Amino acid sequence: MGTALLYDEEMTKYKLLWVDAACKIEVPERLIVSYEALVRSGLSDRCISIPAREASDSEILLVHSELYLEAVKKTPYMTLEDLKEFTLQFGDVYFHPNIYHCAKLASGSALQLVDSVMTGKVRNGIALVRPPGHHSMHSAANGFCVFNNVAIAARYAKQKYGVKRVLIVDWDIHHGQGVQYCFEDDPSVLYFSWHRYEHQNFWPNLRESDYDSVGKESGAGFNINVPWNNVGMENSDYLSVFCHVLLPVAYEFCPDLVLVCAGFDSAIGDPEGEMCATPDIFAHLTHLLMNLAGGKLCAVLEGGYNLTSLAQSVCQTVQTLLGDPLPQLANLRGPCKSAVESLQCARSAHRRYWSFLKHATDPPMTDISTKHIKSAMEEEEKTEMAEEERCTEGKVWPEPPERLCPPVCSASVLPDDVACPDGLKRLSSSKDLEPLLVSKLKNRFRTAAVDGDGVTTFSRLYTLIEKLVANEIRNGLVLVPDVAAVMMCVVQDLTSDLVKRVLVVCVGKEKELDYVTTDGKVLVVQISSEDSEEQRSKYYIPVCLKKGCSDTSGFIQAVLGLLLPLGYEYNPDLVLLVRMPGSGVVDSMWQQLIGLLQGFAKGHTLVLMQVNEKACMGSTASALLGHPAPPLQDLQTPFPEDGDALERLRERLQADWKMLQTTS
Ligand SMILES: CC(O)(O)NCCCCN
Ligand SMILES: [Zn+2]
Repeated sequence: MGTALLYDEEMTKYKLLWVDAACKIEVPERLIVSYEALVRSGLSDRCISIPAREASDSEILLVHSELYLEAVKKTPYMTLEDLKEFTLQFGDVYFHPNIYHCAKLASGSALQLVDSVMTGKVRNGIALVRPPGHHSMHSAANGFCVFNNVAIAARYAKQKYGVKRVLIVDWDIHHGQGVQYCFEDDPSVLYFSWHRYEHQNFWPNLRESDYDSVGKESGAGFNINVPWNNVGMENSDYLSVFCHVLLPVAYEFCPDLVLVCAGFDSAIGDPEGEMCATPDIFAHLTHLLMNLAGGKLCAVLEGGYNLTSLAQSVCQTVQTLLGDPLPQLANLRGPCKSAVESLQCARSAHRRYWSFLKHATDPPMTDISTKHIKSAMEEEEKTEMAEEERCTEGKVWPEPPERLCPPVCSASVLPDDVACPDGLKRLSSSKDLEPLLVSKLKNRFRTAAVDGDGVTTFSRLYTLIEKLVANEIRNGLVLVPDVAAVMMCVVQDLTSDLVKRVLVVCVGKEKELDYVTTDGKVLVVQISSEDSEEQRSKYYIPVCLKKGCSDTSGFIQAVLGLLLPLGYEYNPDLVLLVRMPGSGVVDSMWQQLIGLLQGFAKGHTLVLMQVNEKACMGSTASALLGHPAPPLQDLQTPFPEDGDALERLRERLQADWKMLQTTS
């Protein structure tokens, strides 16, 4: 299934008709440069173009009052003076004779997108719209917004398709208070927003934008605010909040549909955000949401005022929606102090509502409101961030790297008597191994592993790895008689001269891995049921689950809160995912893991499985081919021992691995 793209140039046909410093950045060119970038890059041709339509009155009334709608209906007939007068009653927004028409098209586009996804016409999609929506309220326009496009889409999805749970992720740099007000008492809509806040000193300067607004009545716990109290936030800060706040809750919430308030003013260069995250971060934010709700994801444009970073960010988002390989993110050095403070406050405010946050620790202060921390914090941060470092318009950043699709998506190396799963390309050709390598293999394994057949297997495996590294193949599936033996061989002999860093994710444990690196060429994360006697090195991290890998709750908690942050910080060039026999990992969890690991090493994942587990080759192949993983149904509360152990492991490792930091 494909990716929908909604765009109609009619929505470029309104603009600010008078002088207003707050509104002058919201220009038609925002939409034009975004769409043109998609055309120029060839991405628009790869999408399924869906026509925009006007939202009907009844659809608009799902969120707004009749009074407000009737008033807005009159604006097309107003004189310039009337429009100015009408605008005065609202904040930081302007009206134009054609904005009502465009606002209906913007909301209608979001609804068209929901229809396309919910009917299975497409897997996911994006609507390039203006005016944006997330600030508009029941009876008020605000912050360049007239109708709340995403809030209307959420209500519409519930009403028309019986969607039970909607996750709204708002990565725009402003707080979508309109969305918060709409759903704050509604447990069927989980609203997550991060936003520039600066202890309430940034627009819209609302007390209720702080992290302690968790929702009301039955909606308590279903509103998550992460305030940024400093500018200059980077990729590390955004990914930390996804891994340690949003994703654990999103997986526990288990939405049927994901809507994204896709504002790109959170990108570097934007005059509103003054942040430093690069456009390719949106490739990863999109990717991290794509395994939820069976991949049903609708992104709707909100803000974004630097035309260069906006266009690049839109392209990064669309490319990920299309399933292209992700760019590697380099130098993730962990969240800054202020970000850790914010994520810790958000986690602790929600600890009582989400079992996946149960082990969150309180921030140092008794009163967790960030305002009281401000003095000490700001002194600290001011030194950390001298004025000139602040990210402003003058900031420059590299063009996002090309994300080339390898000619072959998934290849397999299988015993001759095992059928190749659909969609995978069987690798039979292989160049003979260097004699030196063969002798090394023989020396290493006197077992059957390197008899005639073994050498063929290894040479095919070597060829596969070469092709992964050369980006001729994206990922691979290998079935062998002895997984542990082959894993050692891959790590020690077959990759050493081909890649700089290998992330080995070992699911289950047949025996202790007798391979420990200290030079950092290999990072091993082993998730199993047995505790390993001790922590051997920074590069061998055993995660023990009380009930083993069959405990999906504990497993996903370890993946989101430990494996993902580690992987981002380590930034491997190859991921070796090893499924030890008898691991007991649940199929949907296995597919989720494969999906999430695609975020690393440009998707170069090599899955190693035992021949006797060939029954799960189908689901493995499906995940490797990029099909969305099935949702993890009714996750139980993770075992307290596991939650505690994970927290302790993070505390112990965070000195070495900054991305694990969740406590200040
Ligand atoms: C859509 C939006 O969140 O980018 N609007 C920002 C309005 C800022 C007014 N000072
Ligand atoms: Zn914004």
